[in-house]
Amino acid sequence: MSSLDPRSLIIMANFMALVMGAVLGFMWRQYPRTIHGLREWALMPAVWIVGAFLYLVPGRTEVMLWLANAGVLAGFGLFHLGCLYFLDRPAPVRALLGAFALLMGALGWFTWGAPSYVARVVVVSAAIAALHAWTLVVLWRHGTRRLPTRLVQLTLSVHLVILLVRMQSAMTARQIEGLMEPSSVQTFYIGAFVMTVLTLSIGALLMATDRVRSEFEHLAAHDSLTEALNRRAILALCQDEQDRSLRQPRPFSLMMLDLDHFKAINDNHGHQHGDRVLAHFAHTLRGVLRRTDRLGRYGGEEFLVLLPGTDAQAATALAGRMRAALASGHPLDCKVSIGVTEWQGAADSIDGMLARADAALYQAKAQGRDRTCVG
Ligand SMILES: Nc1nc2c(ncn2[C@@H]2O[C@H](COP(=O)(O)OP(=O)(O)OP(=O)(O)O)[C@@H](O)[C@H]2O)c(=O)[nH]1
Repeated sequence: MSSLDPRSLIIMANFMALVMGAVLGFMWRQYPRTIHGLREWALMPAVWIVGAFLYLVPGRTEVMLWLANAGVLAGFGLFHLGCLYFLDRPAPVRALLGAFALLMGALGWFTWGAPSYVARVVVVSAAIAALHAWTLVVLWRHGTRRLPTRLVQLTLSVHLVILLVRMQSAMTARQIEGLMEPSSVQTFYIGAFVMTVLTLSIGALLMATDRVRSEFEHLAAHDSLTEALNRRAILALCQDEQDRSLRQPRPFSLMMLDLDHFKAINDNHGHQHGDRVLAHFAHTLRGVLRRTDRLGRYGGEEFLVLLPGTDAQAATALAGRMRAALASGHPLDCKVSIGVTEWQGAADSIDGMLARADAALYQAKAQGRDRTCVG
């Protein structure tokens, strides 16, 4: 480690950070506008690079050093802002800018007013540590529990500890080393910073990619009007449930629902009102269903509900609760007919269940609607 020259380390890392910034910038231009924070994440390596360049310039002045610190602080500030935007959290930009101005004032004071290298190290390290801690809290509360977020959390945590150690050692060390001295301790701190910058850029890229993937998965599996699963997705889940029940026998039921006289709702109040009724219908059903139950839109105003671990009797009781929820007095409430069927064991199939649920639904319609029949 001691033979590694800090300058070479910074140059190497900056080159990689530049590439990451370019990729993030490309993603900002190309990715769906629903993914926020990419612009700030793309800018952050660029700002760090300007800071690092100012450190490296031969014969750098104190002003350049002061600006270099500004670059480092602004880079971490941009990363933090990017995380807030990405997670759709309110971003206190003014407060951050105010804190940044105060920090730069303090660094100016410890450069020209009462010059102190230790004080500058403490100010910069404490500011970055505070930002890291804040970002960690935000990610913990609002981020996913998936690998990209974990990578960023791990990076921030490790760097936070290193910063605290750096502050502690700067305050207690008798002999102060300049940042660019090629001692093993300084090389370690610079290496940690460089690795943090790189890993955070990679983490940002992975978080954005992960978000795009889950948004596309959601789009591919859901109906945009009602947010219910689409036909293909609900049928695939039905098949999965049957496969599971074949391995570990347990009951499951299907429910076919069809809104009553929906054509009249459209004809009397307009198609848009009809759409709102459908969205309210799906929303109301979700409020009644368990977390493991699945609601899907089977066709126009026909819905399918998969009820794992539920026999026909419990499904019929649930159908009653659904119809009650849809008669709460809300202006978009509607009446619904329901056909219920339970899995009959190994000889049964999803197609067979759908046919029975459909026949039961037909029976409910034939008997006067607004009721449940079991098939
Ligand atoms: N607004 C809206 N209407 C839809 C949508 N999908 C299907 N529909 C309408 O739903 C209506 C279904 O009408 P029908 O099949 O005659 O059924 P119904 O009027 O509900 O009569 P019953 O089912 O016998 O009670 C049609 O007018 C379709 O145009 C949609 O996404 N939005």
